[in-house]
Amino acid sequence: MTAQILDGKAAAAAIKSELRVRVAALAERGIVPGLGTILVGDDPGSQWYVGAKHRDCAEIGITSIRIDLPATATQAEVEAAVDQLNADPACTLYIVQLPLPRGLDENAVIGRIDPAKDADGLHPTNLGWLVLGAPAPLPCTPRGIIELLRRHEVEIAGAHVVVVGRGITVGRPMGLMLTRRSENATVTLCHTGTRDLAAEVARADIVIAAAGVPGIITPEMVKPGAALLDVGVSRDDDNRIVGDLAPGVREVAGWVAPNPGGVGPMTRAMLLANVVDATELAHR
Ligand SMILES: Nc1nc(=O)c2c([nH]1)NC[C@@H]1CN(c3ccc(C(=O)N[C@@H](CCC(=O)O)C(=O)O)cc3)C=[N+]21
Repeated sequence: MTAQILDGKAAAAAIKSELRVRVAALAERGIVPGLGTILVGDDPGSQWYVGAKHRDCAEIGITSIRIDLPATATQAEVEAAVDQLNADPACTLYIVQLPLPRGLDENAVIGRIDPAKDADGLHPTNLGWLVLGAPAPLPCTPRGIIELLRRHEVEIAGAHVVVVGRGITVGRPMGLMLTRRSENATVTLCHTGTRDLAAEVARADIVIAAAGVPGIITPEMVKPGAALLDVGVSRDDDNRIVGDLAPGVREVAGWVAPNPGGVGPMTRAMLLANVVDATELAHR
């Protein structure tokens, strides 16, 4: 038996068609949502992601606004770009592509984003609303993972979910979201200080591998039938994506979200969903 695929490419395409309908309904009322991006530096991966986000916007009929700064940009220059999008009425929501080049204060930049324009749900106010259980834009990757599981009818309520990695974009908010009443999962959050990762993973019905360590989840660790989601985006010497799932896990797992083709496209779809949700909310 080999695992069924949690097909993020197909699910993202379906979500985009649903969003296109909502965007068309807004256009009837003369309202056009706009997504902004701020990219600092010339990392080829980041450039590809940002380019893809602008193509996604064009596909569903929303405006996009792009600010690219050189790797040498100062803190003041990055913050000026943030101020510019905060003030731009055509920009409904926006992201600052992470990570920022070394030497820039990432938290200061994130904290300067108008929380009402935070497409990533990573502003401290919005993370705070998440902890308090109030509606706010949600971090895109965790939202995409939940949506991907839902659309394949993988049971989340009551499941034991092991999240590997405590990064701010995935691991940390993932645990917060999965333990809400609406998800009702039991979550173990593992990290570099975890004493026995294999023993933790062995108990998991769902494993969210977001450590950024190639092949950290091996077939021996996995409970037969478990759902595995690969969020790792390391690169090999030929610049190809290497995920956190080791080869061979598909022979043990019940479900696998591959990488590429799994969580990545869902992240982009949820970014669009955040923009459309916020636009509808603002014009109720
Ligand atoms: N502020 C911020 N928000 C983010 O959401 C954010 C970020 N910074 N920094 C970097 C990570 C990474 N990320 C991905 C998005 C799409 C794919 C994606 O679409 N990947 C495709 C193709 C990948 C390829 O072939 O290169 C796939 O998985 O099929 C992957 C990774 C968003 N991130």
